[in-house]
Amino acid sequence: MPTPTGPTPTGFTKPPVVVTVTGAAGTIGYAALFRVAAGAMLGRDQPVVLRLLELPGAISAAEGIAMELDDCALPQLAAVEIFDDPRAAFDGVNQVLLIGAKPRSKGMERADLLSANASIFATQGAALNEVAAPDVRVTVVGNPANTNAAIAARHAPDIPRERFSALTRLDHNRAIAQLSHRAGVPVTEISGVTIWGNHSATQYPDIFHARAGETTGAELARDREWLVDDFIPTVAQRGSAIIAARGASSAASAANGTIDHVQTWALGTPGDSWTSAAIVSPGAYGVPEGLVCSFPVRSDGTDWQIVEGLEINEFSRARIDASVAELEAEIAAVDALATR
Ligand SMILES: NC(=O)C1=CN([C@@H]2O[C@H](COP(=O)(O)OP(=O)(O)OC[C@H]3O[C@@H](n4cnc5c(N)ncnc54)[C@H](O)[C@@H]3O)[C@@H](O)[C@H]2O)C=CC1
Ligand SMILES: O=C([O-])CC(=O)C(=O)O
Repeated sequence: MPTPTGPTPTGFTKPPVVVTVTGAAGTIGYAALFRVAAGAMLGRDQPVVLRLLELPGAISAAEGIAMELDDCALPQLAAVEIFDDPRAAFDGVNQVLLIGAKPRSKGMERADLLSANASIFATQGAALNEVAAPDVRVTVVGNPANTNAAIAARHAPDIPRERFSALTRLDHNRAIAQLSHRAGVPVTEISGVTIWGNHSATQYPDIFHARAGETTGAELARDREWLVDDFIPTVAQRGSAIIAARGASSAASAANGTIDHVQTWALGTPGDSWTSAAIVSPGAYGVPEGLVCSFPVRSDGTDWQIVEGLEINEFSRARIDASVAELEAEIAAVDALATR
């Protein structure tokens, strides 16, 4: 049963967007909800109804968060509702953040979470298929994010698969930050970075089309020792470094990446810049059709479009292929789980 915190106020200039956040009482959920409610994701003039989906044991924590949201007196927060049933939480939903899942701990790879988390995304995909709004958009954050998005999309055959995407914006932001340090220019002067492949240690942060102020990424990439031994592993293994340092997986930066991802999807990419998101491959850049793979993308405010025509050199091709091979292995593992 939903637990509204109070009647929905009237008088908004736009109809509210219904946003459901799963794992709302978890660390990423807690870091994301207040910013979503304050308009960082969909705009400061866009009213939102927030639906918090949690496991029964975390409903009390979700109720505490709802009280805190209330206490912010945010002008565009139309209502907060709490659920432990996905079908009810997704009824008529426009934007879904699928965050709720088990995080990895020290020594695990994200793929180790596959069997623990696959059933969550199967159940939630099926529930979305039944009750979500016709314009629903689904962002998968829970790991392994690419394959969980593929699972959710497979269980929602009536929702166009382009409506499912998985988060690699955190990796994209990490790559921008590292490049900014290397080139000594502000992050606002970095463009043309791409994360290819899986949100895992095999991901390939590609700078061959990037710019860092007056310097091109191709020039920076001439220092192969830095590229291979420093930049790529620092970005690709940042999640592990944070777990080692913090004793828990990235939360505030993951929430920030999630908000950036949905903001770009829903409001569009500014200018001719691009970002990275994991979307269902239409067969672009040699990535087999149907895999949820990270690509260079833009959004027109409705759908993602893959940036076409980038030249892929031999160095990049080998790394993209390696990450794609891992995605294929994850899907094969899901198929094996389903037949057990
Ligand atoms: N794609 C990305 O860039 C990133 C993904 N992650 C992943 O995000 C996920 C969540 O991370 P945290 O918030 O740190 O974990 P957490 O353990 O703090 O919170 C997870 C929450 O999900 C809830 N939950 C579990 N199963 C659920 C279900 N079936 N329905 C609704 N809620 C459910 C739990 O009760 C818990 O409150 C993890 O899988 C983590 O690995 C984390 C960082 C970055
Ligand atoms: O590394 C993890 O398990 C959490 C995560 O996905 C990230 O920080 O990129």
